[in-house]
Amino acid sequence: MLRVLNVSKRFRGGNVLEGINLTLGKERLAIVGIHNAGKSVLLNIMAGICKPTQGKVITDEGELRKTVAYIPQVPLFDPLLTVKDIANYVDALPYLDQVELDRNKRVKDLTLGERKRLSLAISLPFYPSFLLVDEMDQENVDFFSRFISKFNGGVILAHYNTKITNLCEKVMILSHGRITYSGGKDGLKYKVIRTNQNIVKRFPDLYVTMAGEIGEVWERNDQRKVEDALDMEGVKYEVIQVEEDEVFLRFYA
Ligand SMILES: Nc1ncnc2c1ncn2[C@@H]1O[C@H](COP(=O)(O)OP(=O)(O)OP(=O)(O)O)[C@@H](O)[C@H]1O
Repeated sequence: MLRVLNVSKRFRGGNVLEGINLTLGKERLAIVGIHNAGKSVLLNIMAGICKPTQGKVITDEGELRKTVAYIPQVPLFDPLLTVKDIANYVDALPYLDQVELDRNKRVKDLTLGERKRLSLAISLPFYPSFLLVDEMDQENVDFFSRFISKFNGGVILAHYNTKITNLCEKVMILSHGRITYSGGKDGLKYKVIRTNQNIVKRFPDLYVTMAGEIGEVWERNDQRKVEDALDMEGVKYEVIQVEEDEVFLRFYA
């Protein structure tokens, strides 16, 4: 288990993380948040690279930096070294095929996705129990989805939108350094029920908009309060599925 206990982080500019609690077992967690939400700072703290101002990160598996493989948003290596040179420092040569890298390429000729895979390769000799990937770039989606399906540990994938949630069982949304959503993917699946009735006052606990005569209510897919109520009264309506990203941006970002 990797546990983040009441972690806050303050820089000169102010608080960037506020009272974060999370527990990661052998599961896959998507951390979603727009630009500057605090994803990188949180992953840095979880990897033991940066100290929290308050709270702590603990693991049953030993020292943080040895049990967590952290793939930064932009891994930095000496541009003139080759993949083989870098892998050699930590006896990672046997892992280069696994991360699908050409050992003779120089860092300066690697794409960002390849640099991330090199960063992964040099963590593998330490048999990490947790893998934290900061920003799932498009180039690596297929690679990481194959890799994590075989990885016997906990995984966090961070991204600025909800595209990565289909690779994970759990989702956490960060907004201005606070957790605004934590749970399964189903909690982000919504529909809009559209009708030509004035329904603003009918569903005070739900998100309702009126545009002229057209009323729209947002309701989670696994609930049917609105449809049941309208059915009872014989009110006509249509149901429109909402993209997960729209739900994220409207309610949690
Ligand atoms: N070393 C630092 N000193 C001061 N402020 C920092 C430092 N590192 C990060 N921040 C601030 O913390 C906030 C969160 O940054 P962070 O990089 O964690 O966001 P993010 O969610 O990863 O965003 P992005 O998707 O753009 O990478 C930002 O306002 C950033 O400017």
